[in-house]
Amino acid sequence: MSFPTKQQLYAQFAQADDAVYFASADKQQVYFGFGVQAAINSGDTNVVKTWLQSQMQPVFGGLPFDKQITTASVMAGYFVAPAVVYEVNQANIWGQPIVNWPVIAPANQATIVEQADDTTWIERIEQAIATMQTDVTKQKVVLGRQRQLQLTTMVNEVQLLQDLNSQQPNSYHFVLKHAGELFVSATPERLVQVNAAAFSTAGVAGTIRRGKGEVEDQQLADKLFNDAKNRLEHAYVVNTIKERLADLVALNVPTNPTIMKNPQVQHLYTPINGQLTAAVNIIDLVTRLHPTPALGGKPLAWAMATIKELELAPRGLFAAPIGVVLPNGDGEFVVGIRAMLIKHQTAYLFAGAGILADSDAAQEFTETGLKMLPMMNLLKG
Ligand SMILES: C=C(O[C@@H]1C=C(C(=O)O)C=C[C@H]1O)C(=O)O
Repeated sequence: MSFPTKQQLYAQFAQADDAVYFASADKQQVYFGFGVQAAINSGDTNVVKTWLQSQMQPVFGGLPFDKQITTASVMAGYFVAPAVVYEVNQANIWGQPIVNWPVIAPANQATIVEQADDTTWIERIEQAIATMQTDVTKQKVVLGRQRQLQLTTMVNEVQLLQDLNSQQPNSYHFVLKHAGELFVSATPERLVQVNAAAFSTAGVAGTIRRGKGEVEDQQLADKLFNDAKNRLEHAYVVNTIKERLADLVALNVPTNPTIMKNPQVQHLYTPINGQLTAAVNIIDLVTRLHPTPALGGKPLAWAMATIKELELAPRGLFAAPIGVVLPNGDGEFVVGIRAMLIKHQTAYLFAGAGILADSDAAQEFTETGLKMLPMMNLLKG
């Protein structure tokens, strides 16, 4: 039996009620899953961990950012063991292979008819800045905003998967479809990868826009690299990762960050890897790391309370651990940023920015706008 083409996989994704697509940033790991062999709708880490241990094939999904959402939604935490999984590069198939692949007639691309932004975001960010200016123990909080879009029709998922690959080639891709909801992320940020005893994570924090040409792009990268505020917010992430893993992992941490470039923004980036010194489950590592100060803040309890107080709606899978767990316990989780949730003809886009005492709220607003562009561009076609 021949392995399906990308077009067949995309068409099956569009046709299926339950489907998942996960690709690593380097596209060495690319999975498509269809149907449901088993699934769990839970945001409880222990429940999910036990459930995962009984699965015999790759499992995909996410734990929510926090426990605010309790209604039945993928945003409350959802994992699926698909009825069939196709691992594209290795041509592996788990489960019952599909015999009749759909051929989907080209459909119209949905267009955006209405857009509602969070108009009081800057005011609320200024409250957090004022708190940090008066209390130096409050160091960083990542605050998110949402944008709601009305579309003319349902999204064309074949087009969406194609565009995700052509427009965001260097990001991780995660697309999860269940019960009429579609969660999409083109994230640059790994939370944890486990491959036998080898362990990798990354600090991704500190952002500047891309330049209009090579010269300006390099000037902006240099500016980011030398900017005290961005270096500090980055250091909080790297140092917290080191602290949280100190007893588990022999870590290799570069002294200085490098620059990671995505089509819309560039980030300070510190890849961190090492060897696990104790036998630990990938979910335990997720629990230790999530949320790093790249998505939460410092100190953590204050940041989580501030996020809950100042953001208008719960995050769900936005900024949350999403990924794949393999039957041997290896796997990879990334953080669900550069993301959106689509329900029928409504799309909810999410973006956040690290706020420090010396942040400029208007500049952070602009930054979150840039971070919404990957999803905006998918919807614009
Ligand atoms: C929160 C987001 O991104 C995070 C915040 C960053 C920053 O403030 O510099 C950079 C990368 C991410 O860790 C997002 O994209 O929504």
